Amino acid sequence: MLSYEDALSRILGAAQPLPAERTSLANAGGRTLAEPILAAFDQPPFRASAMDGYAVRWSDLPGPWRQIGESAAGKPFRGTLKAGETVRIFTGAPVPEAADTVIIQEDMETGAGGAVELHGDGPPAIGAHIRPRGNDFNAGATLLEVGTRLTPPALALAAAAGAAHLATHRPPRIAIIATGDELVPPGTPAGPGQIVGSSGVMIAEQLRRAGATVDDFGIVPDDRTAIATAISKAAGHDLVITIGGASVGDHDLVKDALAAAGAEIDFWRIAIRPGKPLIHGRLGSAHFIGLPGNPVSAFICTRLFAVPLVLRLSGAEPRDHLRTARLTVPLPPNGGRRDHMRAVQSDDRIAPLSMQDSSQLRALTQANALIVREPHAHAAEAGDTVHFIPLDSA
Ligand SMILES: Nc1nc2c(c(=O)[nH]1)N[C@H]1C(S)=C(S)[C@@H](COP(=O)(O)OP(=O)(O)OC[C@H]3O[C@@H](n4cnc5c(N)ncnc54)[C@H](O)[C@@H]3O)O[C@H]1N2
Ligand code: MOO
Repeated sequence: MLSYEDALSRILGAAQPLPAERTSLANAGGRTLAEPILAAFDQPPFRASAMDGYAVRWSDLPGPWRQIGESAAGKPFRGTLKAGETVRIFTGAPVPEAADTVIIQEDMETGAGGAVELHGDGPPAIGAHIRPRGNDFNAGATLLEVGTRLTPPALALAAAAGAAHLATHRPPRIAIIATGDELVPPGTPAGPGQIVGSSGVMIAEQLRRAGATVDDFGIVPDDRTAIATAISKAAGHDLVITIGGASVGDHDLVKDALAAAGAEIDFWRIAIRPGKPLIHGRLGSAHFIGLPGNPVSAFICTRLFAVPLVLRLSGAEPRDHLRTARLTVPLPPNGGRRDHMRAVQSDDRIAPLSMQDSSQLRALTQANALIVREPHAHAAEAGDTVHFIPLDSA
């Protein structure tokens, strides 16, 4: 059976970032940059006050001063300070020429004759409360590199730098097809032998969080022709995902349906637990991933393989950093499959949950980490260091 590493490199090996397109800032969130963002100007574009107070010349301390005007954000004072003069200034306003220090208003009082006088400690140093021009960035600086995922702060930085339309990779469009005679949609009463098809919403949300747009193709019965028809209909997507029907039972028909739909199967079954019956293939230009039916297996295969594929197609470089923590309990030797145990991690401690069956969604919900055990790992003692994958952003 294929190892985790070989399976991942075969899935990613065939994948290229989707073409770039220009998008407004409002639509660019979560996308990945296809061109860098360079600053069109200095930020701030002028020396700006960081506080409400008075702009003065350091050499005039300790005052008093004569107020000659006001500088507010968006309404700068146009003149220059001469000896003994001050300008009332507000946060974000340009600092007038010749002023080199701002004294906060709490430290100033207007005296009887209208003179502004220092009360309190005064400014700590020359330049106090002034943000130099270019304090955040200078014109021409590369602020965001190609391959950067546009988080909320990255969007604000691009906007601040003067970019209104950004070159980003088109997000992958994904079709999800659930298979199984036993499945009913959420909210529908289940008949005898039926259960609610719960995995579709989970997989869709995992993929959306990775940057994809998702079309839910609903539930298809365990019928080769019906599954093949659904797969063919979905083939215009960048990635087609099925859930269930991936194993060896008489009603596990996804591989046959794939062949009937004209797809090429790249691999079937890999040495991981849970998730062994994973299928990977190509359907014309579409990628195909057949997830195992057990919900935890489907979740973990999505996290390990579909999310990195979505990142690659989106133009971002997928990287799964394993982290380390110390076991709270001993673990037996591992078998031949890379194991992914649902666990709770806190600081440098990690505790596997007692429920490790691949149908147990409750345990999956309680877990914030997957302990990764390599094939044939030796038994581990409490206190031993193990690798884990955090699940916070999965
Ligand atoms: N003789 C063998 N039996 C099984 C093997 C094996 O190697 N030999 N592998 C087991 C493993 S491992 C897994 S994982 C499962 C996966 O099988 P399938 O991909 O064929 O999944 P199904 O049989 O269709 O379903 C399994 C289980 O999951 C439920 N299910 C399916 N879809 C959904 C959904 N959308 N939402 C919620 N639950 C779903 C389904 O009702 C079944 O209970 O096979 C083992 N068997
Ligand atoms: O691998 Mo199955 O995915 O053990 O439950």
